[in-house]
Amino acid sequence: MPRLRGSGLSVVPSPLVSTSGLTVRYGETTVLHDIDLHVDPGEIVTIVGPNGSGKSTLIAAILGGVPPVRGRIDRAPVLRIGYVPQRLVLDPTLPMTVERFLGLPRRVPAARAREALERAGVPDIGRRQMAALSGGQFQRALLARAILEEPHLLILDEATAGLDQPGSAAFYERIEEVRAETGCGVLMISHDLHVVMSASDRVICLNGHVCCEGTPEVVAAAPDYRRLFGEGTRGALALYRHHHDHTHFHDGPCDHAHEQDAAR
Ligand SMILES: Nc1ncnc2c1ncn2[C@@H]1O[C@H](COP(=O)(O)OP(=O)(O)OP(=O)(O)O)[C@@H](O)[C@H]1O
Repeated sequence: MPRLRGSGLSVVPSPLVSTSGLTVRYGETTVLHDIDLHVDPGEIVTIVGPNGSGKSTLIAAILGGVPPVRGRIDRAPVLRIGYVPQRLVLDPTLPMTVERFLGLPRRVPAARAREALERAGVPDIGRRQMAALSGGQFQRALLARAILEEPHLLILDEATAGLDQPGSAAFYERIEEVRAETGCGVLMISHDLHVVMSASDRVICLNGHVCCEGTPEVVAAAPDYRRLFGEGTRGALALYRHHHDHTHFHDGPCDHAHEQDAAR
Protein backbone atom coordinates (compact mmCIF):
# COMPACT_ATOMS: atom_id res chain seq x y z
CA MET A 1 0.00 0.00 0.00
CA PRO A 2 1.58 3.34 -0.96
CA ARG A 3 2.18 6.01 1.61
CA LEU A 4 -0.26 8.76 0.91
CA ARG A 5 1.75 11.70 2.08
CA GLY A 6 4.75 12.76 0.08
CA SER A 7 4.70 9.62 -2.05
CA GLY A 8 3.38 11.48 -5.07
CA LEU A 9 1.22 8.41 -5.74
CA SER A 10 -1.97 9.44 -4.08
CA VAL A 11 -1.75 12.88 -2.58
CA VAL A 12 -5.05 14.19 -1.29
CA PRO A 13 -5.65 17.83 -0.43
CA SER A 14 -5.95 18.80 3.19
CA PRO A 15 -8.32 18.61 4.99
CA LEU A 16 -9.63 15.18 4.07
CA VAL A 17 -13.02 16.06 5.41
CA SER A 18 -14.48 19.10 7.13
CA THR A 19 -17.83 20.23 8.42
CA SER A 20 -18.94 23.74 9.05
CA GLY A 21 -22.04 24.75 10.95
CA LEU A 22 -23.27 21.16 10.57
CA THR A 23 -26.72 20.82 12.09
CA VAL A 24 -28.74 17.59 12.07
CA ARG A 25 -32.28 17.02 13.21
CA TYR A 26 -34.34 13.90 13.74
CA GLY A 27 -37.94 15.09 13.46
CA GLU A 28 -38.28 18.04 15.83
CA THR A 29 -35.14 17.20 17.78
CA THR A 30 -31.86 18.84 16.90
CA VAL A 31 -29.15 16.33 17.79
CA LEU A 32 -26.15 18.15 16.30
CA HIS A 33 -25.77 21.92 16.54
CA ASP A 34 -23.32 23.89 14.49
CA ILE A 35 -20.48 21.37 14.32
CA ASP A 36 -17.19 22.58 12.87
CA LEU A 37 -14.49 19.97 12.52
CA HIS A 38 -11.80 18.81 10.15
CA VAL A 39 -9.48 15.85 9.74
CA ASP A 40 -6.13 16.29 8.01
CA PRO A 41 -4.10 13.58 6.29
CA GLY A 42 -2.12 11.53 8.77
CA GLU A 43 -3.86 12.70 11.94
CA ILE A 44 -5.93 10.70 14.40
CA VAL A 45 -9.00 12.55 15.61
CA THR A 46 -11.21 10.95 18.24
CA ILE A 47 -14.76 11.91 19.13
CA VAL A 48 -15.75 11.26 22.73
CA GLY A 49 -19.04 12.10 24.40
CA PRO A 50 -21.77 10.63 26.58
CA ASN A 51 -24.42 8.26 25.27
CA GLY A 52 -26.84 10.02 22.97
CA SER A 53 -24.49 12.96 22.39
CA GLY A 54 -24.66 12.57 18.60
CA LYS A 55 -21.36 10.79 17.88
CA SER A 56 -22.79 8.12 15.56
CA THR A 57 -25.04 10.70 13.90
CA LEU A 58 -22.00 12.83 13.16
CA ILE A 59 -20.21 9.88 11.55
CA ALA A 60 -23.37 8.97 9.62
CA ALA A 61 -23.62 12.55 8.34
CA ILE A 62 -19.96 12.54 7.28
CA LEU A 63 -20.51 9.23 5.48
CA GLY A 64 -23.49 10.78 3.69
CA GLY A 65 -26.16 8.69 5.40
CA VAL A 66 -27.91 11.52 7.25
CA PRO A 67 -28.65 14.83 5.53
CA PRO A 68 -27.86 18.01 7.47
CA VAL A 69 -30.59 20.61 7.87
CA ARG A 70 -27.95 23.34 7.94
CA GLY A 71 -24.24 23.71 7.37
CA ARG A 72 -22.00 21.79 5.04
CA ILE A 73 -19.75 18.77 4.76
CA ASP A 74 -16.78 18.97 2.43
CA ARG A 75 -14.82 15.91 1.39
CA ALA A 76 -11.55 16.08 -0.51
CA PRO A 77 -11.95 15.15 -4.18
CA VAL A 78 -11.38 11.44 -4.88
CA LEU A 79 -11.42 10.75 -1.16
CA ARG A 80 -11.45 7.04 -0.34
CA ILE A 81 -13.00 6.22 3.02
CA GLY A 82 -12.57 2.94 4.90
CA TYR A 83 -15.27 2.35 7.49
CA VAL A 84 -15.12 0.02 10.49
CA PRO A 85 -18.57 -0.33 12.09
CA GLN A 86 -19.20 -0.91 15.77
CA ARG A 87 -20.45 -4.37 14.98
CA LEU A 88 -21.53 -6.47 12.06
CA VAL A 89 -23.96 -9.30 12.55
CA LEU A 90 -23.31 -12.29 10.33
CA ASP A 91 -25.46 -15.41 10.29
CA PRO A 92 -23.38 -17.80 12.45
CA THR A 93 -24.57 -20.78 10.40
CA LEU A 94 -23.27 -19.23 7.18
CA PRO A 95 -19.92 -20.80 6.30
CA MET A 96 -17.59 -17.97 5.32
CA THR A 97 -13.85 -17.78 5.65
CA VAL A 98 -12.13 -14.48 6.41
CA GLU A 99 -10.59 -14.50 2.91
CA ARG A 100 -14.03 -14.85 1.37
CA PHE A 101 -15.40 -12.09 3.60
CA LEU A 102 -12.61 -9.77 2.44
CA GLY A 103 -13.62 -10.54 -1.14
CA LEU A 104 -17.13 -9.15 -0.65
CA PRO A 105 -18.70 -7.43 -2.46
CA ARG A 106 -16.02 -7.99 -5.10
CA ARG A 107 -13.15 -10.42 -5.23
CA VAL A 108 -9.69 -9.23 -4.34
CA PRO A 109 -6.39 -10.91 -5.22
CA ALA A 110 -5.22 -13.26 -2.46
CA ALA A 111 -1.98 -11.29 -2.04
CA ARG A 112 -3.89 -8.08 -1.30
CA ALA A 113 -6.13 -9.86 1.19
CA ARG A 114 -3.04 -11.26 2.92
CA GLU A 115 -1.43 -7.82 3.03
CA ALA A 116 -4.55 -6.28 4.54
CA LEU A 117 -4.65 -9.00 7.22
CA GLU A 118 -1.00 -8.35 7.99
CA ARG A 119 -1.69 -4.63 8.27
CA ALA A 120 -4.57 -5.40 10.61
CA GLY A 121 -2.22 -7.50 12.75
CA VAL A 122 -3.86 -10.88 12.07
CA PRO A 123 -1.83 -12.46 9.26
CA ASP A 124 -2.89 -16.03 10.03
CA ILE A 125 -6.68 -15.90 10.13
CA GLY A 126 -7.42 -15.94 6.37
CA ARG A 127 -8.63 -19.56 6.35
CA ARG A 128 -10.61 -19.29 9.58
CA GLN A 129 -14.39 -19.13 9.65
CA MET A 130 -15.77 -15.68 10.45
CA ALA A 131 -18.16 -17.27 12.98
CA ALA A 132 -15.23 -18.85 14.85
CA LEU A 133 -13.23 -15.66 15.41
CA SER A 134 -12.82 -14.05 18.80
CA GLY A 135 -14.24 -10.54 19.25
CA GLY A 136 -10.81 -8.98 18.78
CA GLN A 137 -10.04 -11.06 15.69
CA PHE A 138 -13.44 -10.21 14.22
CA GLN A 139 -12.78 -6.48 14.62
CA ARG A 140 -9.35 -6.95 13.03
CA ALA A 141 -11.07 -8.67 10.08
CA LEU A 142 -13.35 -5.62 9.75
CA LEU A 143 -10.27 -3.39 9.94
CA ALA A 144 -8.57 -5.47 7.23
CA ARG A 145 -11.60 -5.06 5.00
CA ALA A 146 -11.58 -1.29 5.58
CA ILE A 147 -7.87 -0.92 4.74
CA LEU A 148 -8.14 -3.14 1.67
CA GLU A 149 -9.31 -0.16 -0.33
CA GLU A 150 -6.26 1.91 0.66
CA PRO A 151 -8.38 4.58 2.29
CA HIS A 152 -7.22 8.16 2.70
CA LEU A 153 -9.52 8.36 5.70
CA LEU A 154 -10.32 5.54 8.10
CA ILE A 155 -13.53 6.01 10.07
CA LEU A 156 -14.21 3.80 13.09
CA ASP A 157 -17.46 3.88 15.05
CA GLU A 158 -16.64 2.44 18.47
CA ALA A 159 -14.70 -0.37 16.87
CA THR A 160 -13.50 -1.78 20.19
CA ALA A 161 -16.93 -2.17 21.78
CA GLY A 162 -16.93 -5.55 23.51
CA LEU A 163 -13.13 -5.88 23.68
CA ASP A 164 -11.38 -5.93 27.04
CA GLN A 165 -8.97 -3.16 27.98
CA PRO A 166 -5.76 -4.82 26.73
CA GLY A 167 -7.62 -5.84 23.55
CA SER A 168 -8.72 -2.24 22.99
CA ALA A 169 -5.23 -0.90 23.67
CA ALA A 170 -3.74 -3.36 21.18
CA PHE A 171 -6.37 -2.41 18.61
CA TYR A 172 -5.59 1.31 18.94
CA GLU A 173 -1.88 0.63 18.71
CA ARG A 174 -2.56 -1.18 15.46
CA ILE A 175 -4.53 1.82 14.20
CA GLU A 176 -1.55 4.05 14.99
CA GLU A 177 0.68 1.66 13.06
CA VAL A 178 -1.67 1.66 10.06
CA ARG A 179 -1.62 5.44 10.14
CA ALA A 180 2.19 5.46 10.31
CA GLU A 181 2.50 2.92 7.49
CA THR A 182 -0.02 4.43 5.10
CA GLY A 183 -0.32 8.09 6.12
CA CYS A 184 -4.12 7.85 6.25
CA GLY A 185 -6.16 10.13 8.48
CA VAL A 186 -8.31 8.52 11.16
CA LEU A 187 -11.62 9.69 12.59
CA MET A 188 -12.96 7.51 15.35
CA ILE A 189 -15.54 7.37 18.08
CA SER A 190 -14.57 5.76 21.31
CA HIS A 191 -15.77 5.12 24.82
CA ASP A 192 -12.40 3.68 25.79
CA LEU A 193 -11.29 6.84 27.49
CA HIS A 194 -8.45 5.04 29.22
CA VAL A 195 -6.65 4.17 26.06
CA VAL A 196 -7.99 6.37 23.35
CA MET A 197 -7.02 9.75 24.69
CA SER A 198 -3.36 9.20 24.14
CA ALA A 199 -3.75 7.34 20.86
CA SER A 200 -5.20 10.55 19.38
CA ASP A 201 -3.60 13.69 18.01
CA ARG A 202 -6.80 15.60 18.69
CA VAL A 203 -9.87 14.83 20.74
CA ILE A 204 -13.29 16.36 20.13
CA CYS A 205 -15.67 16.21 23.04
CA LEU A 206 -19.23 16.20 21.75
CA ASN A 207 -22.50 16.73 23.56
CA GLY A 208 -24.84 17.80 20.77
CA HIS A 209 -22.32 20.57 20.16
CA VAL A 210 -18.53 20.64 20.40
CA CYS A 211 -17.87 21.13 24.14
CA CYS A 212 -14.12 21.27 23.84
CA GLU A 213 -11.42 20.17 21.49
CA GLY A 214 -7.63 19.88 21.44
CA THR A 215 -4.79 17.56 22.33
CA PRO A 216 -5.66 14.77 24.78
CA GLU A 217 -4.01 16.72 27.60
CA VAL A 218 -5.97 19.88 26.84
CA VAL A 219 -9.29 18.05 26.62
CA ALA A 220 -8.64 15.94 29.74
CA ALA A 221 -8.11 19.17 31.69
CA ALA A 222 -11.05 21.09 30.16
CA PRO A 223 -13.85 21.87 32.65
CA ASP A 224 -16.59 20.78 30.19
CA TYR A 225 -14.90 17.44 29.63
CA ARG A 226 -14.39 16.86 33.34
CA ARG A 227 -18.02 17.71 34.04
CA LEU A 228 -19.07 15.02 31.55
CA PHE A 229 -16.55 12.31 32.43
CA GLY A 230 -15.37 13.07 35.93
CA GLU A 231 -11.84 13.54 37.19
CA GLY A 232 -10.60 9.98 36.69
CA THR A 233 -9.50 10.27 33.11
CA ARG A 234 -6.47 12.41 33.86
CA GLY A 235 -5.09 9.49 35.80
CA ALA A 236 -6.09 7.18 33.00
CA LEU A 237 -4.19 9.35 30.57
CA ALA A 238 -1.07 9.06 32.67
CA LEU A 239 -1.65 5.31 32.85
CA TYR A 240 -1.87 5.06 29.09
CA ARG A 241 1.26 7.16 28.64
CA HIS A 242 2.99 4.72 30.97
CA HIS A 243 1.74 1.81 28.90
CA HIS A 244 2.94 3.48 25.74
CA ASP A 245 6.35 4.32 27.14
CA HIS A 246 6.96 0.81 28.38
CA THR A 247 5.03 -1.25 25.80
CA HIS A 248 3.18 -3.26 28.41
CA PHE A 249 -0.21 -2.82 29.93
CA HIS A 250 -1.41 -2.52 33.50
CA ASP A 251 -4.97 -2.40 34.69
CA GLY A 252 -5.63 0.65 36.72
CA PRO A 253 -8.10 3.14 38.09
CA CYS A 254 -11.20 3.70 36.05
CA ASP A 255 -13.68 6.56 36.16
CA HIS A 256 -17.26 5.55 36.74
CA ALA A 257 -18.67 7.30 33.70
CA HIS A 258 -16.45 5.10 31.56
CA GLU A 259 -17.37 1.97 33.47
CA GLN A 260 -21.04 2.65 32.85
CA ASP A 261 -20.42 3.24 29.18
CA ALA A 262 -18.27 0.15 28.83
CA ALA A 263 -20.94 -1.93 30.54
CA ARG A 264 -23.63 -0.95 28.06
N1 LIG B 1 -32.70 7.30 13.29
C1 LIG B 1 -32.99 8.05 14.36
N2 LIG B 1 -34.21 8.60 14.50
C2 LIG B 1 -34.53 9.38 15.56
N3 LIG B 1 -33.66 9.67 16.56
C3 LIG B 1 -32.43 9.14 16.48
C4 LIG B 1 -32.03 8.31 15.38
N4 LIG B 1 -30.75 7.95 15.58
C5 LIG B 1 -30.35 8.52 16.74
N5 LIG B 1 -31.35 9.23 17.26
C6 LIG B 1 -31.29 10.03 18.50
O1 LIG B 1 -30.29 11.02 18.30
C7 LIG B 1 -29.55 11.21 19.50
C8 LIG B 1 -28.05 10.97 19.20
O2 LIG B 1 -27.88 9.60 18.91
P1 LIG B 1 -26.46 9.00 18.49
O3 LIG B 1 -26.66 7.54 18.23
O4 LIG B 1 -25.89 9.82 17.39
O5 LIG B 1 -25.62 9.25 19.81
P2 LIG B 1 -24.25 8.59 20.29
O6 LIG B 1 -23.47 9.68 20.92
O7 LIG B 1 -23.62 7.87 19.15
O8 LIG B 1 -24.77 7.58 21.38
P3 LIG B 1 -24.10 6.24 21.98
O9 LIG B 1 -22.86 6.65 22.71
O10 LIG B 1 -25.16 5.75 22.91
O11 LIG B 1 -23.84 5.30 20.83
C9 LIG B 1 -30.12 10.24 20.54
O12 LIG B 1 -31.03 10.94 21.32
C10 LIG B 1 -30.83 9.21 19.69
O13 LIG B 1 -31.94 8.65 20.37
